[in-house]
Amino acid sequence: MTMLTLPAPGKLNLFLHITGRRPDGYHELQTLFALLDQGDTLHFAPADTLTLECDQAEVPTDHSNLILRAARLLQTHTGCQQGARIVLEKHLPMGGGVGGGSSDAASALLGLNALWGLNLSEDTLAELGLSLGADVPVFVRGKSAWAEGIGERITPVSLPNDAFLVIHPGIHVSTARIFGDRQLTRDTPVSKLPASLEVVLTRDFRNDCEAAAIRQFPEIGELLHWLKQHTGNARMTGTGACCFARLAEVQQGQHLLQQLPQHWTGFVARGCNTSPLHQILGETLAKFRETQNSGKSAQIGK
Ligand SMILES: C[C@@](CO)(OP(=O)(O)O)[C@H](O)COP(=O)(O)OP(=O)(O)OC[C@H]1O[C@@H](n2ccc(N)nc2=O)[C@H](O)[C@@H]1O
Ligand SMILES: Nc1ncnc2c1ncn2[C@@H]1O[C@H](COP(=O)(O)OP(=O)(O)O)[C@@H](O)[C@H]1O
Repeated sequence: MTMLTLPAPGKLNLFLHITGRRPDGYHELQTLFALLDQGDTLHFAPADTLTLECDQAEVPTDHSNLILRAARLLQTHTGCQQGARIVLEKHLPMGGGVGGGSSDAASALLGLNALWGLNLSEDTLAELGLSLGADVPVFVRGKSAWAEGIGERITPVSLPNDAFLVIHPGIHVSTARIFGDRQLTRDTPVSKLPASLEVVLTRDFRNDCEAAAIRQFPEIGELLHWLKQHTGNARMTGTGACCFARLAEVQQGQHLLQQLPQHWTGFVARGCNTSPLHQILGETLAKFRETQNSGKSAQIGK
């Protein structure tokens, strides 16, 4: 049997402005997505039925998991009746604002599209992905990007490959709860894509969800304070709970990880302009098809 292994990278929102609200209640955003070189890993094998396994008990493996929702969506859209055994290695904190669920869904769409020989275009996969979550299209496209709308209007950008320290304060923040905060700033003026993206980490740009998150979860305020004290900069990603700091060098992050207060966990990652998934996708899928056609057993990808 041939097994396909694909990465599902995390992301940071280097800034996040809320510029309005749509009639359906969704918020209009402007954000800069930096894709990361760290994330989850998904393994796919052909099977008669659709199943998901994960080594971590807190990760749901039923149909609430975005991976199985993505798989079902592909089946419904194409009429495909094939199954798959999917194994998730979960590394990204759930509900952390680093996009793990959305990225898992995107890797499932791209992986199963190949495993089942569906030949759907990237445009179709991005459109299907948007119905699963606002952040799925950027992971399907696989480029760090300036995004508008609810995250579906995407302009790829080139970012310096900065290193970041990302810390999770051990609390779960619901995206819907932050967007439902009565005092949330929802009228930040629309910005133009700046010529130098360096400025998005300065005071003119911010994360509009930060104040609401700190009000509802004071530990996020403590985390931002800790990061600022140790690195001179700090910002929340998405609707939290993770916060990040840009580092002068990776070693600084490794050193700080040793000093984390109890209940906080973290990792050091580098921003990358092309997703680790898309960096290997073309070659991996070609090898996968070749091995499948030869009838040999192998594990393809990383
Ligand atoms: C705001 C971001 C920035 O990356 O936050 P994080 O979730 O990553 O923290 C995302 O776009 C979030 O995308 P995603 O996590 O896919 O959200 P969804 O599942 O689509 O939406 C969850 C709920 O949040 C609210 N919601 C979400 C996105 C948006 N632009 N406006 C909203 O009001 C809606 O109430 C929705 O029902
Ligand atoms: N494969 C998955 N990984 C993580 N969370 C998932 C997954 N599938 C469904 N979820 C649900 O989606 C929610 C948001 O997940 P996640 O993408 O990790 O957060 P965020 O959007 O804040 O980065 C989780 O709280 C969880 O209930």
